[in-house]
Amino acid sequence: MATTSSSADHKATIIDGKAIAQIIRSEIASEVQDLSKKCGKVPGLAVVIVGNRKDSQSYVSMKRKACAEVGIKSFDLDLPEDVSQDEVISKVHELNANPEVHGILVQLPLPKHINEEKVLTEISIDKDVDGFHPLNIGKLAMKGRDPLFLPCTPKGCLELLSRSGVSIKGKKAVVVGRSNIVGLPVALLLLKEDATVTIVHSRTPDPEHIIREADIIIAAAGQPMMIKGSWIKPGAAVIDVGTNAVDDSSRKSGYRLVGDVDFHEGCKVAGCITPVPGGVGPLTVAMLLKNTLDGAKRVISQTTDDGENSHGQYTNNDDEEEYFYAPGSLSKLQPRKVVSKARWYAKTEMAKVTIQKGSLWKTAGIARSGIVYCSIEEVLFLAEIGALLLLDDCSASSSLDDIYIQRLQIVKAGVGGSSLRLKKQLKSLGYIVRRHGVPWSFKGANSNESVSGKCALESGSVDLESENKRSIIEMFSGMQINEAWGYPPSKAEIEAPERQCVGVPLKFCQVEHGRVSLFSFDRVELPVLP
Ligand SMILES: Nc1nc2c(c(=O)[nH]1)N[C@@H](CN(C=O)c1ccc(C(=O)N[C@@H](CCC(=O)O)C(=O)O)cc1)CN2
Repeated sequence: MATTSSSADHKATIIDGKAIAQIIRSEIASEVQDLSKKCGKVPGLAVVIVGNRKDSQSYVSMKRKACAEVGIKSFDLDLPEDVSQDEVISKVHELNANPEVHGILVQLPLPKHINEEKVLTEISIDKDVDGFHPLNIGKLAMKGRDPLFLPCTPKGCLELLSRSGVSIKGKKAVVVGRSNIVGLPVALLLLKEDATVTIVHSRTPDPEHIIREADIIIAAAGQPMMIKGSWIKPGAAVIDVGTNAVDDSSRKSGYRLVGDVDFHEGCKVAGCITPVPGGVGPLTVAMLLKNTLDGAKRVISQTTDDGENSHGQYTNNDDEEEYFYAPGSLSKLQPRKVVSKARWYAKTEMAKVTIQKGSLWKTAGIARSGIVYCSIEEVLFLAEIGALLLLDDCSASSSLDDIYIQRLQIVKAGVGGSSLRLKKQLKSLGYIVRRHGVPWSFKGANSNESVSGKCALESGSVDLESENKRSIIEMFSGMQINEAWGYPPSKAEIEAPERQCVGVPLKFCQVEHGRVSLFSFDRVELPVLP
């Protein structure tokens, strides 16, 4: 996705926004197709334009074309330049009420006689795919709050950084410009990602000096080629949001587009840099499609989850809990009266519990910002005993086989190289992540008791390296703990300790992500995997 300039002077990696956006668009297209196949629903985006601004018309037509390409249904509303503010607002209300519309965007800028803030505030926050509603921006500005949607261009800037391997945490980021559409939200977003953020604007003295300190520069000032090569710290990541038309008599159109950064000079100094055109612009459109798809998925799952209210809050009913655990038949789903529900959350490779029933949640899962997440192992265990339903995008419950397949995919992905991603995700969930592949063992605790394995990750709340190691062994003193298997264990690997146990119920102890899961079996019946 990134090409390095071949000339000796041009060292920066050029971030190809067009190619990255195309990948994202094809990912979205296949998700839209899946959604339509599984749920018979198609995401819908209303694209509203007021007046005849040439640039706005061109952006709107790009958005409508992109919708068609990925299978999103676009609802086109072209209003005349002299339309009244009330009329625009009443159209927005109609779109808010239309269940086929999952996202509404009003192209900006609006004509002078229309108050932008008043119109944007009327868009339902559930459909605010531009992320400009004051509530969404407010949440973006607050610690520990997550907006329903992020503004498209800022989200695109971060997507470009992450897909180019640029980490943000702890970096010095300078945002040039403080607009509501880009400068301000991108600064907030970088702050959420733990950068140290400075905003440089038209009244900042000596901007050059501040910009030169930055590891990451987001240029969104709307000033053609304002940032010179000498303003850039060698190796910095430069994301140029500017799209400025400058006269160019050599072009048929009479103009060409340039960014806020002098690209030619920037290439000589920066570590990586986006071009204009072909950098951030295509990501703006791709993120709009992504927001629309996410909005549609959210609505579809909310309307099909029974028991879950429209805000995705949880119900808990301890009194009704009934155990239908039938020893000896663990591989079969055990019906229970009280079943919790969860959804797979690909971002963290964990299931997000949407309905908690019973007291099992006092010990199961991990809570982060009031939401309980379960590892695939816990999902599998709870699904096996009939205490949890894992729902897919259409709220259909996944079969045990599906969950096993999901687990295998995760295991494979971990081995195949996405472990770094997993590590990052676990870190974001609050785990303390240790070095990979460092085995730990309890040599000498008891000749019969040795635990070893590839415990690479450690939970913040369970310090497996200290006295807890010993106490786990002591707690299960009657238990024989064997070498950990690779995942998943084969039938033969389970049968060996099973034979050794001669009638004593077998305990399967799994150490993963620094969490110890203990499963007790009378008899092991491995399900036949497809
Ligand atoms: N309601 C909104 N209005 C506006 C937004 C927005 O996100 N929501 N952003 C900008 C304009 N914009 C999208 O609307 C936008 C700008 C640029 C591009 C883009 O792809 N640019 C291309 C060059 C295109 C050309 O040649 O003219 C590029 O940079 O490669 C897409 C969308 C203001 N209004």
